[in-house]
Amino acid sequence: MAAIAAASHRVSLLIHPNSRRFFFSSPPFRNPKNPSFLLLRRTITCAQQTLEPPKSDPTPNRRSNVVDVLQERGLIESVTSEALRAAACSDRPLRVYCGFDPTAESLHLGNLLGIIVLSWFQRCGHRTVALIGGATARVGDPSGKSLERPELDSGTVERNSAGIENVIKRILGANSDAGIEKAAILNNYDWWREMKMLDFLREVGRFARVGTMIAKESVKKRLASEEGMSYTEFTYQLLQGYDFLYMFKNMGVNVQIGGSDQWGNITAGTDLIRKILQAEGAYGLTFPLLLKSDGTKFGKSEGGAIWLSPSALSPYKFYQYFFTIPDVDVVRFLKILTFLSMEEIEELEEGMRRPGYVPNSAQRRLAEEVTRFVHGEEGLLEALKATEALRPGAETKLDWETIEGIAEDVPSCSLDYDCVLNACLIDLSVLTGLIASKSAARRLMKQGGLYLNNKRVENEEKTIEESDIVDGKVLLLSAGKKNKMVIRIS
Ligand SMILES: Nc1ncnc2c1ncn2[C@@H]1O[C@H](COP(=O)(O)OP(=O)(O)OP(=O)(O)O)[C@@H](O)[C@H]1O
Ligand SMILES: N[C@@H](Cc1ccc(O)cc1)C(=O)O
Repeated sequence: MAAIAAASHRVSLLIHPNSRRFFFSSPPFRNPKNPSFLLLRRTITCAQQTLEPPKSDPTPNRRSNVVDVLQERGLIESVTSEALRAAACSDRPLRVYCGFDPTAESLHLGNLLGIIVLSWFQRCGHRTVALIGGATARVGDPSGKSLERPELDSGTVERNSAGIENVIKRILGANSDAGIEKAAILNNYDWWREMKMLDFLREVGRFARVGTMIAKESVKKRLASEEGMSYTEFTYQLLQGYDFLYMFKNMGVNVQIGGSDQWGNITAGTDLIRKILQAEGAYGLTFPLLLKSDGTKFGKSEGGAIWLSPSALSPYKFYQYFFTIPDVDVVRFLKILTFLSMEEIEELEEGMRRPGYVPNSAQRRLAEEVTRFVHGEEGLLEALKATEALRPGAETKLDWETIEGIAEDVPSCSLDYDCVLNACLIDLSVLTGLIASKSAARRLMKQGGLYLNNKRVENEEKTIEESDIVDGKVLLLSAGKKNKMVIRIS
């Protein structure tokens, strides 16, 4: 275990300038001769030099009990003990962690819930850790999975870890600037890489009861399946359990949060802490899984993931996803995914029932709030600009940059200048594949649904003139409100 204790810790930069008392205070960090202590000291010093001065109102929700807040918003599925509520309003801030296995280069909408719950803890004055599962991703969490996860090579795990670290830093870093304690980012590979098999069996395995391990939902389901389960995946719960114990002992982390599918792994941790350290005061909290309207989980395995990284999904598409959420889901999403007050959400809900309600107003608010949280003010502006540029009938003058900005998000094609100039619009809309046939294009035009550069066209004889080609480079055709085609002129 000594080898583990001495393992180096990559503690990332997200440390608030107010936190002179940085929270990792238990051994091995108290010993100034310990190399980890020196590393940590250096990291703090570097981080302090670059952070802005503290703001006057440190934590707006500091006095709120985070458990009450989460419960009111529908963000609690289970807690391991009701005593967490009292612990949340004691003088000592809680130290909370949520783990994310780097099984893809970006996190997705389902994972955002963990980030939001961490952010609520921060806003209520607690301290947070986002843990990247560099070690656990090499094993594969069987929770909620009917098949063994494919093995990930080291290169992929490292690339994915860097990707999700960026996402977490960007979101939690940017949203902690109102004087809120910033999150630390750790990677569990830093303590697992030194772990020896014999040490693991002696220090951890001896305290884990096979009966209890088999009774976990994630194991039971898999044992009943034809494929069964590998010994590797069977041990996953102990790895996650030991992470909690390690951080509890060495860093004073006393709460673990996760989606409801993580219950078995989280309780594996509280059990190990009780048995090995004979300590009380470690808590687990799970939030409900965010489900699509067809009842399936928002994830990455199911396809069509709503990614949080702008390189995986543009802020425009991200915004559009929330803008088009059905009315039945919008209030629940406002409570779960935004930090708007409950009063404001109630007002929006009442507004939806009032005559004269402008459709999608609540969705617009939801899309703005979530996009700002995930992509920042700049990302939101980009999304709004693209939304306006793509709105048939919009008055905004189109320019080449705006159309290029959305070209990745809508179908596009390239055509020769000679092929486009003087071409009939009806022919062009069929040639590019926007509309299936000329008769369908004419019908749509009669109904007022065919647009060139957002301007409705009603003349069947309309041909493309030089002045129609935006900045001499592109055309934007729209069939109805939703179907678009960007034509690049080569
Ligand atoms: N739809 C969801 N709603 C709430 N939490 C989720 C959702 N999906 C994942 N999480 C949470 O995010 C964390 C990381 O989970 P995990 O890596 O298994 O997600 P995943 O990407 O959905 O995986 P996969 O799609 O491969 O099942 C866990 O705490 C998990 O409970
Ligand atoms: N098991 C979690 C990730 C995780 C990894 C290590 C932990 O200590 C905690 C959580 C998941 O599936 O994504």
